[in-house]
Amino acid sequence: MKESYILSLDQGTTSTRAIVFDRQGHSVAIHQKPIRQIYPKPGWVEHDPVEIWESARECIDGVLLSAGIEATQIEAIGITNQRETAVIWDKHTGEPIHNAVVWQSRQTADICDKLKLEGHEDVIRERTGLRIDPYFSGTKVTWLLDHVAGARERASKGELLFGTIDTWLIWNLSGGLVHVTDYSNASRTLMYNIFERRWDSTLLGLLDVPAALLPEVRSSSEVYGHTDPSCCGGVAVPIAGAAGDQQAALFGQQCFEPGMAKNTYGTGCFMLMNTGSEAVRSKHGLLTTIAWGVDGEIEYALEGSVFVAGSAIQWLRDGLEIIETAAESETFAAQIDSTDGVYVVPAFVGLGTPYWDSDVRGAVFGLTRGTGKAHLIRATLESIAYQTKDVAEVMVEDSGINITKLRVDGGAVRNDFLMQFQSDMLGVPVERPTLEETTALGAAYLAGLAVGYWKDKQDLGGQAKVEKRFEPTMDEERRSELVKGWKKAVIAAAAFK
Ligand SMILES: Nc1ncnc2c1ncn2[C@@H]1O[C@H](COP(=O)(O)OP(=O)(O)O)[C@@H](O)[C@H]1O
Ligand SMILES: O=P(O)(O)OC[C@H](O)CO
Repeated sequence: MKESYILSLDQGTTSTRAIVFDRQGHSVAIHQKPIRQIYPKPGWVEHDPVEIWESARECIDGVLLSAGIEATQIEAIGITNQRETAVIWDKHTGEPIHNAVVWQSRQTADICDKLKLEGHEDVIRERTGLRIDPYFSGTKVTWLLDHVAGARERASKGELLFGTIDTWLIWNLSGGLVHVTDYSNASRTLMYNIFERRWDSTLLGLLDVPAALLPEVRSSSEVYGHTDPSCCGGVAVPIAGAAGDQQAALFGQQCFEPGMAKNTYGTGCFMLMNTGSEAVRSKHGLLTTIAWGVDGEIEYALEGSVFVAGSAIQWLRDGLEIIETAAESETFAAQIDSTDGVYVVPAFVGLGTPYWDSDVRGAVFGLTRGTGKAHLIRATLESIAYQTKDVAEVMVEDSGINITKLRVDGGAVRNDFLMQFQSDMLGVPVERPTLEETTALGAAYLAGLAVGYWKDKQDLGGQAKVEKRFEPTMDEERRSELVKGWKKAVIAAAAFK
C-alpha cells in the first residue's frame, strides 16, 4: 500500500506555502509562492483574494509534484492563515467585492476612534478579549460595507459572505459549498464572544454588520467538507483542520500545557502562552484569545502582538534597498559591535502590545555623522528583539509565570544575530527547533487528528528537537542601558504625532 500524508496549506502575509507531512511530522516537500502587497495609501495594506486562492491551488499542485505523490495519498488538508484579514465576496459568483483588507492595515482607524469615543471599549474587551484597534476584522468589515458601492444593499439581500482567509480558502477548496471558520479565527474578528462562544449581536450592532454575512464557527479539528473536483487532481480530499497561524504554531510547537509559550517571527511577531481552559484577562495590553477547540474542549491563550518584525527587514530590502536579501541583514549587523546609540522604532502601522497606539509612526533616533548602513540594519534587527522583550515583560506580569526559555519559529529565526540578541535582551535561552515550519505542522496535526491519521496528542511524537540554543551572554548593566534607550525611543516616537 502506498504511504499516506497530510497536506498543510499555510497562507501567510507574504506568501502561501503548501507542505506535505508524513506520520513522523517530517516535512516531505514544500511549495511556496509569494503574494503581492498592495499599499493603496500610507498605512493601508491590501491583498488580492483571487491571487491568494490561485496561489493556494498552485502550491497544492506544486507540492504534490515535488513530493512525487498523488492526491489520493493525501488523507486530509489542514489550513492555517494570516489572521484578521477580511474578505467579502458574492455568494453566487464567488467574486470578491474588494481587495482583502489586511490585518496590518490602518484604514479603519477612524471607525475605531468613533467606537472609542462612544465608550464601547469595555464591552468589546469583556466579550472578545480584544481591544478596539484596526488590527481586528470587525471594523474592516464595516469599512468594506460602507466603502464599496452597493455593498450594504447586497449584504441586506443576503448576497454576500464574509470570511477571514481560512474561510475564503475552505469555501474555494470546497467549490463554494462550505462557509465555515474555526474558533481560533473567529476569536480575532471583534464580533465573536469568546466566553459564550457565539457571534455577539450587541457587537454586530455596534459594527453594523449583518449576521447573514458570517460563517458558521466550528472546531479546529474536524471534517468541514471535501475538495471540489476542480482542485487537488479531482480527488475529494477531506478538509479537516483550521486554525489561525499563531495558534497553529502554538499547536505545532506542542505547547499543550498551561504556561507553555512560543514566539513566532514572521511579518510580525506573536508571542502566545497557553492558559488552558481558563481565559486569563490581561491588565497590560495582552489579548485573550481562543487557542483552539479540539474534541469539544476549548483552550485559551494570552497573546502579545507585534505588528512589524520581519516586514521591517523587507523595508530595508525593498524600501531602502540597503540589503539585497533578508539574510544579508545578519552579515551587516555582525560587522559592528553596537549600533552606537541608534534606535529604529518600526511603528509603520502603529504599535501593538503593550502600547496599542495606532497613530504612532516609525522613527529613527541617535543618528551621528558616523552612522552607516550597518548601524541602521542592526538597529532594525534589534528593534524586533526589543518589541518581543516588551511583550515578554507583560506576559510574565499577567500570567504570573516566569518565562525560563523561549521556543521560537517563523522566517526570521534563521537570523542567528537576532536570536542571540533576543536571548541577551530576555536573559533566558532561546530555543530554535529543527523544524521551522511549526505553523504548517500545527495545521497538519489538527487535520490529521480529525481523520485518525494520528490517534491523539500523545501520538504526535513530542516536541521537535532543538536545532540551536542561544544562551544569554550580555551583562545586566549593558542590557538595562540598551533597554532604557529603547524605551526612551518609543516614548519619543509616540510623542511625535
Ligand atoms: N535571515 C533573516 N533575517 C531576518 N529576517 C528574515 C530572514 N529571513 C526571513 N526574514 C523575514 O521573515 C519574514 C518571512 O517569514 P514568514 O514566517 O514566512 O512570514 P509570514 O508568514 O508573515 O509571511 C519576512 O518578513 C522576512 O523579511
Ligand atoms: O503572516 P504572519 O505569519 O506574520 O501572521 C500574521 C498574523 O496572523 C496576524 O495576526
